[in-house]
Amino acid sequence: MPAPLKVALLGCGVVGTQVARRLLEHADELASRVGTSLELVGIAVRNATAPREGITGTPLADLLTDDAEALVDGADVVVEVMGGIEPARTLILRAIEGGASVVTANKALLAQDGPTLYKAADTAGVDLYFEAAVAGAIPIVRPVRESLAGDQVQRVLGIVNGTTNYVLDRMATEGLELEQAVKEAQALGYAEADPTADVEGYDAAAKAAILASLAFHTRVSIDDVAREGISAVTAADVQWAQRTGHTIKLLAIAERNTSDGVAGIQVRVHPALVPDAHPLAGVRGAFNAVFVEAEAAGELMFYGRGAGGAPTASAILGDLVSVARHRVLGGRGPVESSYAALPVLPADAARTRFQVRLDVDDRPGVLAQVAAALAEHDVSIEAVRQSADGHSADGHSADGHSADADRRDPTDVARLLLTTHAAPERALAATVAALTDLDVVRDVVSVLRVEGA
Ligand SMILES: NC(=O)C1=CN([C@@H]2O[C@H](COP(=O)(O)OP(=O)(O)OC[C@H]3O[C@@H](n4cnc5c(N)ncnc54)[C@H](OP(=O)(O)O)[C@@H]3O)[C@@H](O)[C@H]2O)C=CC1
Ligand SMILES: N[C@@H](CC=O)C(=O)O
Repeated sequence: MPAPLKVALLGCGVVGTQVARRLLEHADELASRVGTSLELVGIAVRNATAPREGITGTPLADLLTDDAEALVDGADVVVEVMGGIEPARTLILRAIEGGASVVTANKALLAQDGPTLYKAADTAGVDLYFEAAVAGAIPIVRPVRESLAGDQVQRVLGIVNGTTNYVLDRMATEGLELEQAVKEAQALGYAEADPTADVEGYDAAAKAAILASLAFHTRVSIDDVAREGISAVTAADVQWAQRTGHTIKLLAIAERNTSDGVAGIQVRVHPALVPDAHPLAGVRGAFNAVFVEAEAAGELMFYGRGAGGAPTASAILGDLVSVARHRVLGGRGPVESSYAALPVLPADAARTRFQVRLDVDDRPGVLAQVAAALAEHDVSIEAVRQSADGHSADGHSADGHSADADRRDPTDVARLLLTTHAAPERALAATVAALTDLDVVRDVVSVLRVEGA
């Protein structure tokens, strides 16, 4: 058997702990799959003396160090699960320049500075693998990067953030407030170190950028992704969605499109109403699902656990076995395209259907004024629902306000629920502004995109 491969682990948090434990517990099986043993030579953390669940009292505790640079030097493979931009970026580049292959789960870094890392790995002739960076345990990077490399991907549509899917699910099924559900997601190890990255859509935007780069063989950074998180989604939005046969999901969408005659791609992340009959509506808890539409393959769907220590460790260990095999047997994994073939187009040209909830004066002619305001921006109405006083048939306020509070002004308010035909994103923004200016409109309560119909 060839000499053991020295594996350096950077980070021992939610994910790193699971990677370390599995390297220890399944050492013999992993060795037989790779063709040599994987020797974990150290685990870099910020505080090497702090007690750690699952580590303290095991042989792994002796491997903890706060000297990440020394650990990287001399390693054959570096597994980076510390997260953040620095020092992860410097340590990965140091590892690559020293001839080590790298496995990382760091979507934030890849989405910000992936090309620098890809180029360094290419120049050094080593592997850079990152299956865990998108959708946790789900094999999606490899299928898009390798299996579909001969096809023309048209669209990628998915739920790629476990935390927000868990939060929206808990809001819909248990009536939890957003903040409470986020705390649960943190306790379960789904959320990023700063959960704002999840809630505000940055994590999903990073994954969308990585997927779009791979699917369309171009360069997409997180700054190219139009992003809106779920912090503005209210319990009332969730209830209204349910009443109209929808589920609210945070979606990542990357698609080929044309804007002003220029062919390119659009990449966006936003909450959307998904019809209950659509498979994405049934994706519960911290699960993720990604639809890929390709010219020859047609529709493909990938589904599984998108977050959490053990599922993410599965993807990392799969990558580790692959890069280790290359070191034993020779060969290398795929190298990313070094050119930008397709430009990223402005996302405000994307066409989407919208559902708009409005509080309006409850008198004749109002709907005509609203329709005229929409028509001025070439937006047409597909469907209208109306309820008087902003209350549902059961007498409760649509927004969960007490009926008594709303009765202070009971006589002349109606709630309109409009669904538009597909319209350019930029037209909708202008339309909402026009609606807000109408005297008969009391409030534009919410605007949500409708996807997957
Ligand atoms: N959690 C999940 O479900 C998933 C996470 N990921 C990604 O995996 C990575 C790790 O996530 P997760 O395990 O949740 O993060 P945690 O915050 O739980 O763990 C981070 C670990 O890295 C160590 N660390 C952080 N900064 C430094 C530093 N400057 N020097 C040395 N050690 C450092 C921490 O040390 P210490 O313990 O001493 O603080 C800790 O052990 C991130 O990139 C994340 O985006 C990807 C998919 C899913
Ligand atoms: N915070 C992320 C973790 C996995 O990438 C998520 O919730 O999906």
